[in-house]
Amino acid sequence: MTSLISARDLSVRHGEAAVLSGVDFDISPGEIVTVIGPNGSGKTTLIRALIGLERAATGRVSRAPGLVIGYVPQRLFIDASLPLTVRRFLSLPHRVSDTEAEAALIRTGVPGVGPRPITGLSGGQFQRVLLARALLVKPQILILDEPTQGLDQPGTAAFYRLIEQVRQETGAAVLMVSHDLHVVMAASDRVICLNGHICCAGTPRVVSAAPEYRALFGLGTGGAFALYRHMHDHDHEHDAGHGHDPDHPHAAHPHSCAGTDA
Ligand SMILES: Nc1ncnc2c1ncn2[C@@H]1O[C@H](COP(=O)(O)OP(=O)(O)OP(=O)(O)O)[C@@H](O)[C@H]1O
Repeated sequence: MTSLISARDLSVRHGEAAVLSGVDFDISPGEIVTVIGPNGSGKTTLIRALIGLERAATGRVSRAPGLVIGYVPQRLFIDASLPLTVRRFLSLPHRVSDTEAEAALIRTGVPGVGPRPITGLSGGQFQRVLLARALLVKPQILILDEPTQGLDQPGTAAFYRLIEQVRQETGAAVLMVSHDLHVVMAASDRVICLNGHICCAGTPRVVSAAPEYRALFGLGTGGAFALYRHMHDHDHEHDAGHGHDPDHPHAAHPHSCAGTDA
C-alpha cells in the first residue's frame, strides 16, 4: 500500500547535536502508529520533520501529493487574557460553519462548549477541542504529539477510544507520540520505539517483547501486553512493513538503546 508519509535514512541536527539519525519510517492509510521513547529522544523532532517543519540534515522525507494533515502540536500556549471562545478557535486558521464546528465538538465528546472561553476548559476538554479542530480539515492523517498530556488514566483511555472511533469513521491514519505505555500498547497497530534512532519497531506484541524496549522501559509491561491481548482480537500479522516474522522482535538499528547516538 502506498505510504502517506515516508522517511529514508532521515537525520536531523539541532546545531552541533545529532537529534535523529538513520530513521526509516512509513505510515499507510488507516494505520495507527505510536512513537514512544524517553524524554529528549527526538519524538517531537521526528514528527516535525515528517510534517516538514524541521529540516533533514541527511536522508529524505516524502509525503503523498496533496496530503491533508490534521496536526495537534505538543504545546499550544493561549494567553489567558485573550477573549477567545472555543467557536472562534475552531475557525482558526480556516473558517468553518457553526454546523461543522458543532459536529466536530459532538464527535469529540464536548458538545455545546462552543461559546465558552477556550482558557476556561478542563485539560481533557481542551485536548478534545484540539482534536476537533484537527478533524475539521478532514485529514487523511491525524498527527498528535502527546495528546493525552494532563489527562488522568480514565481520561487517557477514553481519549484513545475516541481516536480509534475516529479512525473507524473517517479512515484517517493516526500518528501519535505518547508516554502512556499501557494504553499505547492497547491502542496502536504499530509502535516505534525511538532513542535518537529507531531502537525497535513493530506490532505492540513485538515491541513489548524486544530487549531494546525492555532496556528503555523496564520489564513492567506485562500488564500492557495483557491489556493489548485482551482488547484486540483482530489480525496484527503485519510487522512494520518489512516482512519480518511478527513474533520475532528486531532492532531496526544495531546500536544500543541505552543512550542516543548523538
Ligand atoms: N529548536 C531546538 N533547538 C535546539 N535543540 C532542540 C530544539 N528542539 C529540540 N531540541 C533538542 O533535541 C532533542 C530532542 O528533542 P525532542 O523535543 O524531539 O524530544 P522528545 O522525545 O519529543 O522529548 P519529550 O518527551 O521531552 O517531549 C532534545 O535534546 C532537545 O533539547
